[in-house]
Amino acid sequence: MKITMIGTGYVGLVSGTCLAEVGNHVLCLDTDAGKIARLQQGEVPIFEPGLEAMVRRNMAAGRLSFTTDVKAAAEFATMQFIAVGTPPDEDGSADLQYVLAAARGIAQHMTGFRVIVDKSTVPVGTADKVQAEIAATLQRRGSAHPFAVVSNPEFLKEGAAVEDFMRPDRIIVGASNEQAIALMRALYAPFQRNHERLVLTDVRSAELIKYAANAMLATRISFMNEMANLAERLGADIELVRRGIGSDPRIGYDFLYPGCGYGGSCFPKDVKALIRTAAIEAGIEMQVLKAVESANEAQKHVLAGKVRRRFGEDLHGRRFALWGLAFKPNTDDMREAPSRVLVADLLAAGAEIVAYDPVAMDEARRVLGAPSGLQFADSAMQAVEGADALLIATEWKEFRSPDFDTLRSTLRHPVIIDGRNLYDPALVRTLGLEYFPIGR
Ligand SMILES: NC(=O)c1ccc[n+]([C@@H]2O[C@H](COP(=O)([O-])OP(=O)(O)OC[C@H]3O[C@@H](n4cnc5c(N)ncnc54)[C@H](O)[C@@H]3O)[C@@H](O)[C@H]2O)c1
Ligand SMILES: O=c1ccn([C@@H]2O[C@H](COP(=O)(O)OP(=O)(O)O[C@H]3O[C@H](CO)[C@@H](O)[C@H](O)[C@H]3O)[C@@H](O)[C@H]2O)c(=O)[nH]1
Repeated sequence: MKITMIGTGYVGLVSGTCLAEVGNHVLCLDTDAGKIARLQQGEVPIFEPGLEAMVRRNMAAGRLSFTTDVKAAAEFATMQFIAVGTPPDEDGSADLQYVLAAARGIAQHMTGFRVIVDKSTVPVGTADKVQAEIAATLQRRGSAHPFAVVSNPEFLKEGAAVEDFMRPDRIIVGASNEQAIALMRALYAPFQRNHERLVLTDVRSAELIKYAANAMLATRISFMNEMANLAERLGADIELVRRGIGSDPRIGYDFLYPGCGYGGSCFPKDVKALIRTAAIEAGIEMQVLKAVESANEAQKHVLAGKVRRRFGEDLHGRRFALWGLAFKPNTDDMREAPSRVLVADLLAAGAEIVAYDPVAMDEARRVLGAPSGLQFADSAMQAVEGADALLIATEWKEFRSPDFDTLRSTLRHPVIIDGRNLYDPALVRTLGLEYFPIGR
Protein backbone atom coordinates (compact mmCIF):
# COMPACT_ATOMS: atom_id res chain seq x y z
CA MET A 1 0.00 0.00 0.00
CA LYS A 2 0.94 3.64 -0.30
CA ILE A 3 0.99 5.76 2.84
CA THR A 4 1.65 9.39 3.63
CA MET A 5 2.99 10.02 7.14
CA ILE A 6 2.67 13.62 8.30
CA GLY A 7 5.19 14.49 11.03
CA THR A 8 8.57 12.77 11.32
CA GLY A 9 9.09 12.86 15.09
CA TYR A 10 9.33 9.81 17.33
CA VAL A 11 5.93 8.49 16.29
CA GLY A 12 5.83 9.49 12.62
CA LEU A 13 9.35 8.40 11.77
CA VAL A 14 9.10 5.09 13.61
CA SER A 15 5.60 4.29 12.29
CA GLY A 16 6.47 5.31 8.72
CA THR A 17 9.68 3.30 8.73
CA CYS A 18 8.08 0.19 10.25
CA LEU A 19 5.23 0.36 7.74
CA ALA A 20 7.83 0.56 4.94
CA GLU A 21 9.68 -2.39 6.49
CA VAL A 22 6.67 -4.68 5.82
CA GLY A 23 6.52 -3.63 2.16
CA ASN A 24 4.47 -0.45 2.02
CA HIS A 25 5.62 2.64 0.14
CA VAL A 26 5.77 5.50 2.60
CA LEU A 27 6.25 9.21 1.97
CA CYS A 28 7.02 11.18 5.15
CA LEU A 29 6.19 14.88 5.30
CA ASP A 30 7.50 17.41 7.79
CA THR A 31 7.44 21.21 7.99
CA ASP A 32 10.95 21.18 9.48
CA ALA A 33 13.13 21.49 6.36
CA GLY A 34 16.34 20.83 8.31
CA LYS A 35 14.99 17.56 9.65
CA ILE A 36 13.84 16.45 6.18
CA ALA A 37 17.23 17.36 4.66
CA ARG A 38 19.02 15.17 7.24
CA LEU A 39 16.57 12.31 6.74
CA GLN A 40 17.04 12.51 2.96
CA GLN A 41 20.74 11.82 3.66
CA GLY A 42 19.77 8.78 5.75
CA GLU A 43 20.60 10.61 8.99
CA VAL A 44 18.14 10.00 11.83
CA PRO A 45 17.78 13.08 14.05
CA ILE A 46 16.71 11.16 17.17
CA PHE A 47 18.34 8.34 19.13
CA GLU A 48 16.14 5.27 18.90
CA PRO A 49 17.67 1.76 18.93
CA GLY A 50 17.49 0.03 15.54
CA LEU A 51 15.84 2.93 13.75
CA GLU A 52 18.66 4.34 11.65
CA ALA A 53 19.53 0.99 10.05
CA MET A 54 15.87 0.41 9.25
CA VAL A 55 15.46 3.88 7.74
CA ARG A 56 18.50 3.39 5.51
CA ARG A 57 17.44 -0.10 4.44
CA ASN A 58 13.99 1.07 3.38
CA MET A 59 15.29 4.20 1.67
CA ALA A 60 17.70 2.05 -0.32
CA ALA A 61 14.84 -0.26 -1.27
CA GLY A 62 12.87 2.74 -2.55
CA ARG A 63 10.03 2.27 -0.08
CA LEU A 64 10.72 5.24 2.21
CA SER A 65 11.18 8.86 1.22
CA PHE A 66 10.95 12.30 2.77
CA THR A 67 9.53 15.61 1.64
CA THR A 68 8.42 19.08 2.74
CA ASP A 69 6.01 19.28 -0.22
CA VAL A 70 2.46 19.26 1.18
CA LYS A 71 0.87 18.87 -2.26
CA ALA A 72 3.04 15.87 -3.19
CA ALA A 73 2.23 14.27 0.17
CA ALA A 74 -1.53 14.82 -0.17
CA GLU A 75 -1.51 13.42 -3.70
CA PHE A 76 0.73 10.44 -2.85
CA ALA A 77 -1.64 8.09 -1.04
CA THR A 78 -5.19 7.29 -0.02
CA MET A 79 -3.99 6.64 3.54
CA GLN A 80 -2.88 9.91 5.18
CA PHE A 81 -1.49 9.47 8.70
CA ILE A 82 -1.21 12.45 11.04
CA ALA A 83 1.59 12.06 13.61
CA VAL A 84 2.39 15.65 14.53
CA GLY A 85 2.92 17.00 18.04
CA THR A 86 0.06 17.86 20.41
CA PRO A 87 1.94 19.86 23.06
CA PRO A 88 0.18 21.35 26.07
CA ASP A 89 -1.53 24.67 25.52
CA GLU A 90 -1.10 27.42 28.10
CA ASP A 91 -3.97 25.99 30.16
CA GLY A 92 -2.73 22.38 29.93
CA SER A 93 -5.17 21.22 27.24
CA ALA A 94 -3.76 19.67 24.06
CA ASP A 95 -2.81 22.23 21.42
CA LEU A 96 -4.41 20.99 18.19
CA GLN A 97 -2.98 23.61 15.83
CA TYR A 98 -0.51 21.18 14.21
CA VAL A 99 -3.12 18.44 13.77
CA LEU A 100 -5.56 20.87 12.17
CA ALA A 101 -2.83 22.38 9.96
CA ALA A 102 -1.97 18.88 8.75
CA ALA A 103 -5.66 18.19 8.03
CA ARG A 104 -5.92 21.45 6.09
CA GLY A 105 -2.85 20.56 4.04
CA ILE A 106 -4.42 17.26 3.03
CA ALA A 107 -7.74 18.91 2.16
CA GLN A 108 -6.12 21.66 0.08
CA HIS A 109 -4.50 19.15 -2.26
CA MET A 110 -6.35 15.83 -2.07
CA THR A 111 -7.28 14.40 -5.44
CA GLY A 112 -9.71 11.61 -4.52
CA PHE A 113 -10.95 9.47 -1.59
CA ARG A 114 -8.73 9.84 1.47
CA VAL A 115 -8.58 8.07 4.83
CA ILE A 116 -7.18 10.51 7.39
CA VAL A 117 -5.72 8.47 10.24
CA ASP A 118 -4.97 10.33 13.44
CA LYS A 119 -1.99 8.80 15.25
CA SER A 120 -1.27 11.81 17.43
CA THR A 121 -2.62 11.73 20.99
CA VAL A 122 -5.70 13.96 20.85
CA PRO A 123 -8.66 14.68 23.12
CA VAL A 124 -12.02 13.07 22.56
CA GLY A 125 -13.84 15.00 19.84
CA THR A 126 -10.74 15.86 17.80
CA ALA A 127 -11.75 13.60 14.90
CA ASP A 128 -14.91 15.71 14.60
CA LYS A 129 -12.76 18.85 14.43
CA VAL A 130 -10.52 17.26 11.79
CA GLN A 131 -13.63 16.24 9.85
CA ALA A 132 -14.99 19.81 10.01
CA GLU A 133 -11.62 21.35 9.03
CA ILE A 134 -11.34 19.13 5.96
CA ALA A 135 -14.96 19.68 4.95
CA ALA A 136 -14.56 23.48 5.26
CA THR A 137 -11.32 23.49 3.26
CA LEU A 138 -12.83 21.32 0.53
CA GLN A 139 -15.81 23.64 0.38
CA ARG A 140 -13.51 26.66 -0.06
CA ARG A 141 -11.78 24.77 -2.86
CA GLY A 142 -15.16 24.02 -4.39
CA SER A 143 -14.43 20.29 -4.45
CA ALA A 144 -16.28 17.39 -2.88
CA HIS A 145 -13.85 14.47 -2.54
CA PRO A 146 -15.07 11.80 -0.14
CA PHE A 147 -12.99 11.12 2.98
CA ALA A 148 -13.11 9.28 6.32
CA VAL A 149 -11.40 10.16 9.60
CA VAL A 150 -10.00 7.31 11.71
CA SER A 151 -8.46 7.33 15.18
CA ASN A 152 -5.45 5.02 15.53
CA PRO A 153 -3.57 6.05 18.68
CA GLU A 154 0.01 4.92 19.10
CA PHE A 155 1.37 3.13 22.19
CA LEU A 156 5.09 2.84 21.42
CA LYS A 157 7.59 3.67 24.16
CA GLU A 158 10.69 5.70 23.44
CA GLY A 159 13.86 3.63 23.61
CA ALA A 160 11.90 0.55 22.48
CA ALA A 161 9.85 2.22 19.76
CA VAL A 162 10.76 0.00 16.79
CA GLU A 163 10.20 -3.18 18.79
CA ASP A 164 6.89 -1.87 20.17
CA PHE A 165 5.61 -0.91 16.72
CA MET A 166 6.65 -4.19 15.11
CA ARG A 167 5.13 -6.26 17.95
CA PRO A 168 2.16 -4.32 19.26
CA ASP A 169 0.10 -5.50 22.26
CA ARG A 170 -2.96 -4.10 20.54
CA ILE A 171 -3.87 -1.98 17.55
CA ILE A 172 -6.72 0.39 18.35
CA VAL A 173 -8.78 1.48 15.37
CA GLY A 174 -11.64 3.88 15.97
CA ALA A 175 -13.67 4.12 12.79
CA SER A 176 -17.13 3.82 11.30
CA ASN A 177 -16.47 3.96 7.54
CA GLU A 178 -16.39 0.38 6.13
CA GLN A 179 -13.86 1.17 3.40
CA ALA A 180 -11.54 2.81 5.93
CA ILE A 181 -11.87 -0.16 8.30
CA ALA A 182 -10.99 -2.59 5.50
CA LEU A 183 -7.91 -0.55 4.59
CA MET A 184 -6.79 -0.38 8.23
CA ARG A 185 -7.21 -4.16 8.60
CA ALA A 186 -5.15 -4.77 5.46
CA LEU A 187 -2.44 -2.33 6.56
CA TYR A 188 -2.00 -3.93 9.98
CA ALA A 189 -2.34 -7.57 8.85
CA PRO A 190 1.48 -8.12 8.85
CA PHE A 191 1.63 -7.08 12.53
CA GLN A 192 -0.85 -9.65 13.78
CA ARG A 193 -0.24 -12.91 11.97
CA ASN A 194 -0.81 -15.23 14.92
CA HIS A 195 -3.05 -13.21 17.19
CA GLU A 196 -5.91 -10.85 16.51
CA ARG A 197 -4.60 -7.61 17.98
CA LEU A 198 -6.84 -5.14 16.20
CA VAL A 199 -9.50 -3.73 18.50
CA LEU A 200 -12.19 -1.94 16.53
CA THR A 201 -14.04 0.81 18.40
CA ASP A 202 -15.96 3.96 17.72
CA VAL A 203 -13.79 7.02 17.17
CA ARG A 204 -14.41 8.69 20.54
CA SER A 205 -13.60 5.55 22.51
CA ALA A 206 -10.33 5.12 20.58
CA GLU A 207 -9.36 8.68 21.42
CA LEU A 208 -10.10 8.10 25.11
CA ILE A 209 -8.31 4.71 25.22
CA LYS A 210 -5.00 6.44 24.61
CA TYR A 211 -5.42 8.88 27.49
CA ALA A 212 -6.86 6.23 29.80
CA ALA A 213 -3.83 3.98 29.18
CA ASN A 214 -1.29 6.69 29.91
CA ALA A 215 -3.26 7.96 32.89
CA MET A 216 -3.43 4.45 34.38
CA LEU A 217 0.33 3.93 33.94
CA ALA A 218 1.13 7.34 35.42
CA THR A 219 -1.18 6.52 38.34
CA ARG A 220 0.70 3.28 39.06
CA ILE A 221 3.99 5.16 39.15
CA SER A 222 2.77 7.97 41.42
CA PHE A 223 1.16 5.37 43.68
CA MET A 224 4.43 3.46 43.96
CA ASN A 225 6.43 6.64 44.53
CA GLU A 226 4.13 7.63 47.35
CA MET A 227 4.33 4.12 48.81
CA ALA A 228 8.15 4.28 48.54
CA ASN A 229 8.29 7.55 50.45
CA LEU A 230 6.12 5.98 53.13
CA ALA A 231 8.19 2.76 53.25
CA GLU A 232 11.33 4.82 53.75
CA ARG A 233 9.87 6.65 56.74
CA LEU A 234 8.46 3.45 58.28
CA GLY A 235 11.63 1.39 57.87
CA ALA A 236 10.18 -0.93 55.20
CA ASP A 237 11.83 -1.78 51.85
CA ILE A 238 9.81 -0.74 48.78
CA GLU A 239 11.62 -3.31 46.59
CA LEU A 240 10.29 -6.11 48.77
CA VAL A 241 6.88 -4.47 48.86
CA ARG A 242 6.96 -4.21 45.05
CA ARG A 243 7.68 -7.90 44.65
CA GLY A 244 5.13 -8.75 47.29
CA ILE A 245 2.29 -6.92 45.57
CA GLY A 246 3.42 -7.58 41.97
CA SER A 247 3.00 -11.32 42.48
CA ASP A 248 -0.77 -10.77 42.55
CA PRO A 249 -1.72 -11.17 38.86
CA ARG A 250 -4.35 -8.47 39.30
CA ILE A 251 -1.49 -6.06 40.04
CA GLY A 252 1.43 -7.55 38.05
CA TYR A 253 5.12 -6.63 38.17
CA ASP A 254 5.33 -4.24 35.24
CA PHE A 255 5.47 -0.50 35.66
CA LEU A 256 5.73 -0.63 39.42
CA TYR A 257 9.22 0.81 39.78
CA PRO A 258 9.50 3.73 42.16
CA GLY A 259 11.88 6.49 41.15
CA CYS A 260 12.49 10.22 41.00
CA GLY A 261 9.28 10.90 39.07
CA TYR A 262 7.92 10.14 35.62
CA GLY A 263 8.92 12.37 32.73
CA GLY A 264 8.93 12.28 28.95
CA SER A 265 6.79 13.80 26.27
CA CYS A 266 3.66 11.84 27.10
CA PHE A 267 2.67 11.12 30.71
CA PRO A 268 3.01 14.68 32.06
CA LYS A 269 1.23 16.25 29.10
CA ASP A 270 -1.45 13.59 28.70
CA VAL A 271 -2.41 13.55 32.39
CA LYS A 272 -2.69 17.34 32.26
CA ALA A 273 -4.73 17.28 29.04
CA LEU A 274 -7.14 14.65 30.38
CA ILE A 275 -7.71 16.70 33.53
CA ARG A 276 -8.46 19.75 31.34
CA THR A 277 -10.70 17.90 28.86
CA ALA A 278 -12.72 16.42 31.70
CA ALA A 279 -13.18 19.81 33.35
CA ILE A 280 -14.00 21.78 30.20
CA GLU A 281 -15.92 19.24 28.11
CA ALA A 282 -17.66 17.28 30.85
CA GLY A 283 -17.54 19.42 33.99
CA ILE A 284 -15.85 16.55 35.84
CA GLU A 285 -13.00 17.03 38.29
CA MET A 286 -10.49 14.20 37.85
CA GLN A 287 -9.52 13.97 41.50
CA VAL A 288 -7.29 10.89 41.19
CA LEU A 289 -5.35 12.33 38.27
CA LYS A 290 -4.87 15.69 39.96
CA ALA A 291 -3.26 13.82 42.86
CA VAL A 292 -1.16 11.74 40.43
CA GLU A 293 0.14 14.94 38.88
CA SER A 294 0.96 16.74 42.12
CA ALA A 295 2.58 13.61 43.61
CA ASN A 296 4.81 13.47 40.53
CA GLU A 297 5.78 17.13 40.75
CA ALA A 298 6.80 16.54 44.38
CA GLN A 299 8.68 13.35 43.50
CA LYS A 300 10.93 15.21 41.09
CA HIS A 301 12.30 17.14 44.11
CA VAL A 302 12.96 14.02 46.22
CA LEU A 303 16.62 13.62 45.19
CA ALA A 304 17.44 17.24 45.97
CA GLY A 305 15.76 16.75 49.36
CA LYS A 306 18.03 13.80 50.07
CA VAL A 307 21.07 15.87 49.06
CA ARG A 308 20.04 18.67 51.43
CA ARG A 309 19.43 16.25 54.30
CA ARG A 310 22.93 14.82 53.84
CA PHE A 311 24.91 17.99 52.98
CA GLY A 312 22.81 20.85 54.40
CA GLU A 313 20.62 23.56 52.87
CA ASP A 314 23.49 25.69 51.59
CA LEU A 315 25.33 23.79 48.87
CA HIS A 316 27.87 26.48 47.91
CA GLY A 317 31.27 24.86 47.47
CA ARG A 318 29.72 21.43 46.89
CA ARG A 319 30.10 19.54 43.65
CA PHE A 320 27.90 16.62 42.63
CA ALA A 321 28.34 14.00 39.92
CA LEU A 322 25.07 13.33 38.09
CA TRP A 323 24.67 10.10 36.14
CA GLY A 324 21.80 10.20 33.66
CA LEU A 325 20.00 13.14 32.09
CA ALA A 326 17.46 11.59 29.67
CA PHE A 327 13.96 10.99 31.09
CA LYS A 328 14.58 7.23 30.71
CA PRO A 329 17.32 5.00 29.28
CA ASN A 330 17.85 4.33 25.56
CA THR A 331 16.70 7.75 24.46
CA ASP A 332 18.18 11.23 24.14
CA ASP A 333 14.81 12.79 24.95
CA MET A 334 15.01 15.39 27.73
CA ARG A 335 11.35 16.44 27.69
CA GLU A 336 10.10 16.75 31.30
CA ALA A 337 13.12 14.73 32.50
CA PRO A 338 13.36 14.58 36.31
CA SER A 339 17.08 15.44 35.94
CA ARG A 340 16.06 18.95 34.88
CA VAL A 341 14.32 19.60 38.19
CA LEU A 342 17.25 18.13 40.11
CA VAL A 343 19.76 20.30 38.25
CA ALA A 344 17.66 23.43 38.84
CA ASP A 345 17.24 22.64 42.57
CA LEU A 346 20.95 22.02 43.12
CA LEU A 347 22.14 25.04 41.14
CA ALA A 348 19.66 27.22 43.04
CA ALA A 349 21.19 26.01 46.31
CA GLY A 350 24.67 27.01 45.08
CA ALA A 351 26.04 23.57 44.10
CA GLU A 352 28.14 22.66 41.08
CA ILE A 353 27.16 19.67 38.94
CA VAL A 354 29.22 17.51 36.61
CA ALA A 355 26.78 15.49 34.53
CA TYR A 356 27.22 12.48 32.31
CA ASP A 357 24.72 10.69 30.05
CA PRO A 358 25.64 8.09 27.40
CA VAL A 359 23.55 9.72 24.64
CA ALA A 360 21.56 12.72 25.89
CA MET A 361 24.34 15.25 26.54
CA ASP A 362 23.95 17.16 23.25
CA GLU A 363 20.22 17.39 23.81
CA ALA A 364 20.83 18.35 27.46
CA ARG A 365 23.15 21.17 26.38
CA ARG A 366 20.44 22.34 23.98
CA VAL A 367 17.60 22.37 26.52
CA LEU A 368 19.53 23.35 29.65
CA GLY A 369 21.80 25.88 27.97
CA ALA A 370 25.00 26.60 29.84
CA PRO A 371 24.00 27.75 33.32
CA SER A 372 26.96 28.56 35.51
CA GLY A 373 27.75 25.63 37.77
CA LEU A 374 26.80 22.91 35.26
CA GLN A 375 29.48 20.99 33.38
CA PHE A 376 29.46 17.81 31.35
CA ALA A 377 31.94 14.93 31.65
CA ASP A 378 33.15 12.56 28.94
CA SER A 379 32.58 9.45 31.02
CA ALA A 380 30.74 8.28 34.12
CA MET A 381 33.96 7.99 36.14
CA GLN A 382 35.23 11.37 35.00
CA ALA A 383 32.04 12.97 36.37
CA VAL A 384 32.79 11.49 39.78
CA GLU A 385 36.32 12.94 40.10
CA GLY A 386 36.39 15.60 42.80
CA ALA A 387 32.63 15.24 43.47
CA ASP A 388 31.19 15.27 46.98
CA ALA A 389 28.64 12.60 46.07
CA LEU A 390 27.17 10.67 43.15
CA LEU A 391 23.52 11.24 42.15
CA ILE A 392 21.67 8.94 39.71
CA ALA A 393 18.64 10.09 37.72
CA THR A 394 18.43 7.59 34.80
CA GLU A 395 18.90 3.81 34.90
CA TRP A 396 21.25 3.37 31.93
CA LYS A 397 22.67 -0.17 31.79
CA GLU A 398 26.24 1.09 32.01
CA PHE A 399 25.53 2.47 35.51
CA ARG A 400 24.35 -0.86 36.90
CA SER A 401 27.68 -2.41 37.89
CA PRO A 402 30.20 0.31 38.72
CA ASP A 403 33.45 -0.46 40.53
CA PHE A 404 32.32 0.53 44.02
CA ASP A 405 35.88 0.53 45.40
CA THR A 406 36.92 3.11 42.80
CA LEU A 407 33.81 5.14 43.54
CA ARG A 408 34.54 5.10 47.26
CA SER A 409 38.12 6.21 46.80
CA THR A 410 37.30 8.86 44.15
CA LEU A 411 34.34 10.60 45.77
CA ARG A 412 35.14 13.23 48.41
CA HIS A 413 32.39 11.67 50.54
CA PRO A 414 31.46 8.06 49.85
CA VAL A 415 27.80 8.91 49.14
CA ILE A 416 25.45 7.61 46.42
CA ILE A 417 21.96 9.11 46.12
CA ASP A 418 20.09 6.90 43.69
CA GLY A 419 16.79 7.94 42.09
CA ARG A 420 16.39 4.60 40.27
CA ASN A 421 17.24 1.98 42.92
CA LEU A 422 20.03 0.38 40.87
CA TYR A 423 21.96 -1.32 43.66
CA ASP A 424 21.56 -3.74 46.54
CA PRO A 425 21.71 -1.47 49.61
CA ALA A 426 23.30 -4.15 51.82
CA LEU A 427 26.11 -4.76 49.31
CA VAL A 428 26.85 -1.08 48.70
CA ARG A 429 26.86 -0.31 52.42
CA THR A 430 29.13 -3.30 53.15
CA LEU A 431 31.59 -1.81 50.67
CA GLY A 432 31.82 1.31 52.79
CA LEU A 433 29.52 3.65 50.87
CA GLU A 434 26.55 5.61 52.22
CA TYR A 435 23.63 4.71 49.99
CA PHE A 436 20.35 6.65 49.74
CA PRO A 437 17.93 4.98 47.30
CA ILE A 438 14.16 5.60 46.98
CA GLY A 439 11.98 3.90 49.56
CA ARG A 440 14.44 1.55 51.23
N1 LIG B 1 6.94 10.21 21.70
C1 LIG B 1 6.25 9.13 22.00
O1 LIG B 1 6.77 8.19 22.59
C2 LIG B 1 4.80 9.02 21.64
C3 LIG B 1 4.16 7.77 21.71
C4 LIG B 1 2.81 7.66 21.40
C5 LIG B 1 2.11 8.80 21.00
N2 LIG B 1 2.73 10.01 20.94
C6 LIG B 1 1.95 11.14 20.45
O2 LIG B 1 2.24 11.28 19.05
C7 LIG B 1 2.27 12.65 18.67
C8 LIG B 1 3.64 12.99 18.09
O3 LIG B 1 4.60 12.85 19.12
P1 LIG B 1 6.18 12.86 18.79
O4 LIG B 1 6.87 12.57 20.06
O5 LIG B 1 6.44 12.03 17.58
O6 LIG B 1 6.35 14.42 18.42
P2 LIG B 1 7.65 15.16 17.86
O7 LIG B 1 7.60 16.51 18.43
O8 LIG B 1 8.86 14.31 18.05
O9 LIG B 1 7.39 15.23 16.28
C9 LIG B 1 6.35 15.94 15.68
C10 LIG B 1 6.79 16.32 14.26
O10 LIG B 1 5.68 16.88 13.55
C11 LIG B 1 6.18 17.93 12.73
N3 LIG B 1 5.06 18.79 12.32
C12 LIG B 1 4.37 19.70 13.05
N4 LIG B 1 3.39 20.24 12.32
C13 LIG B 1 3.44 19.66 11.09
C14 LIG B 1 2.66 19.78 9.91
N5 LIG B 1 1.61 20.60 9.83
N6 LIG B 1 3.01 19.04 8.84
C15 LIG B 1 4.06 18.19 8.89
N7 LIG B 1 4.82 18.01 10.00
C16 LIG B 1 4.51 18.75 11.09
C17 LIG B 1 7.23 18.59 13.58
O11 LIG B 1 8.12 19.37 12.81
C18 LIG B 1 7.90 17.36 14.23
O12 LIG B 1 8.97 16.89 13.43
C19 LIG B 1 1.90 13.43 19.94
O13 LIG B 1 0.52 13.63 19.95
C20 LIG B 1 2.31 12.47 21.06
O14 LIG B 1 1.56 12.70 22.22
C21 LIG B 1 4.06 10.14 21.23
O1 LIG C 1 7.84 1.51 36.62
C1 LIG C 1 8.12 2.59 36.07
C2 LIG C 1 8.00 2.79 34.68
C3 LIG C 1 8.29 4.05 34.14
N1 LIG C 1 8.70 5.06 34.94
C4 LIG C 1 8.97 6.40 34.35
O2 LIG C 1 7.86 6.78 33.55
C5 LIG C 1 8.28 7.61 32.47
C6 LIG C 1 7.71 7.11 31.16
O3 LIG C 1 8.31 5.87 30.84
P1 LIG C 1 7.83 4.97 29.61
O4 LIG C 1 6.38 4.77 29.72
O5 LIG C 1 8.68 3.79 29.57
O6 LIG C 1 8.21 5.90 28.38
P2 LIG C 1 7.40 6.73 27.26
O7 LIG C 1 8.21 6.66 26.03
O8 LIG C 1 7.04 8.07 27.84
O9 LIG C 1 6.06 5.88 26.96
C7 LIG C 1 4.78 6.19 27.50
O10 LIG C 1 4.15 7.23 26.77
C8 LIG C 1 3.97 6.92 25.36
C9 LIG C 1 3.41 8.16 24.70
O11 LIG C 1 2.05 8.30 24.88
C10 LIG C 1 3.07 5.71 25.22
O12 LIG C 1 2.88 5.42 23.84
C11 LIG C 1 3.69 4.52 25.95
O13 LIG C 1 2.81 3.41 25.87
C12 LIG C 1 3.91 4.92 27.42
O14 LIG C 1 4.56 3.86 28.12
C13 LIG C 1 9.81 7.62 32.54
O15 LIG C 1 10.25 8.82 33.13
C14 LIG C 1 10.16 6.43 33.42
O16 LIG C 1 11.35 6.62 34.13
C15 LIG C 1 8.82 4.88 36.31
O17 LIG C 1 9.19 5.80 37.06
N2 LIG C 1 8.53 3.64 36.84
